[in-house]
Amino acid sequence: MEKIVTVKNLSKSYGKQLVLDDISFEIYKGEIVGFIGPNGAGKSTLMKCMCNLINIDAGSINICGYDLVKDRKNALKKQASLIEGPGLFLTMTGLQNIKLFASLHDVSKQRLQEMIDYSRLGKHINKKVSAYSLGMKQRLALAIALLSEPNFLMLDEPMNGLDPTGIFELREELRNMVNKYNMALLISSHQLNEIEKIADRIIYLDHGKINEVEKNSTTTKYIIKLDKALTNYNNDYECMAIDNLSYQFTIKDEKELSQLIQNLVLQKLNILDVIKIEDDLEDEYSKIYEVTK
Ligand SMILES: Nc1ncnc2c1ncn2[C@@H]1O[C@H](COP(=O)(O)OP(=O)(O)OP(=O)(O)O)[C@@H](O)[C@H]1O
Repeated sequence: MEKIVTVKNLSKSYGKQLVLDDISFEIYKGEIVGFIGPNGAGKSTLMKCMCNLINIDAGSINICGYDLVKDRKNALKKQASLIEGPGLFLTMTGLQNIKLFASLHDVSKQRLQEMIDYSRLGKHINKKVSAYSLGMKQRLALAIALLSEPNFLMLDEPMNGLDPTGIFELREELRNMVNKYNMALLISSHQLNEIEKIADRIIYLDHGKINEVEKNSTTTKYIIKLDKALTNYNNDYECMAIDNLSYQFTIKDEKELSQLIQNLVLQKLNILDVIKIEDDLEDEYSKIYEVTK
């Protein structure tokens, strides 16, 4: 996989407060990386360092082969970010906003039209942004961020304030965007379940250090209720008896679950119930931050 972002031994302090402590990670093309941490963990600070809004104290940040400090102009050309809200001019129309940013980035007419279409604002593009819903503002801001065809996009808590429909639409939007433009996305959020649904990989920021979890490596637990006790079990899956008719299995994927069910049916056992236990991100989060749910 092609590397888009390399952060190496990055440190940042505000006065005596060390916020980022020798952090290193990489992000690859086509990847959505979720970025999670409690309030004050340093998520915004890291994102601000990565778009050069604030200076770093030590280490390096490389975007598409360009060092953000030594080759700032080229590194910034390869990325876009939405940090601390959509950042739109409310008294201007959507069209005036997108045209203004297009002129600042020297964007072609064709790309401008492509992004106006991408915003799916239709006739609302001629209305003042102050009249937009938060979802519409997000779509416009996203279209503006994509004007310069970035390889890497950073979104700081984009789900904030959106209702469940808005969150669902944004999630679909972002997934389609990453696939269509083959880019890399770093997205921070407090909405753990939403991050879990969209991210390929999760980075936790904990006391200035990074803690990574490979989402794909997690297994799922199922409780299967049978009409008779399980006597002949072949040890292919981790299994724990809950009572003499219910068993908890740890399963890698749906294929393995289907094999297990076939196996049980072959043993002439009737399956009365299959209950999936969501081993969700909140459990991981609780373990890492030692918070009580
Ligand atoms: N400009 C600043 N000057 C001094 N301290 C700052 C500054 N910006 C942030 N901090 C401190 O750095 C720490 C990390 O803040 P940051 O905003 O990066 O955290 P965060 O993870 O984004 O938090 P939240 O989830 O609440 O947005 C906090 O203790 C904060 O008070």
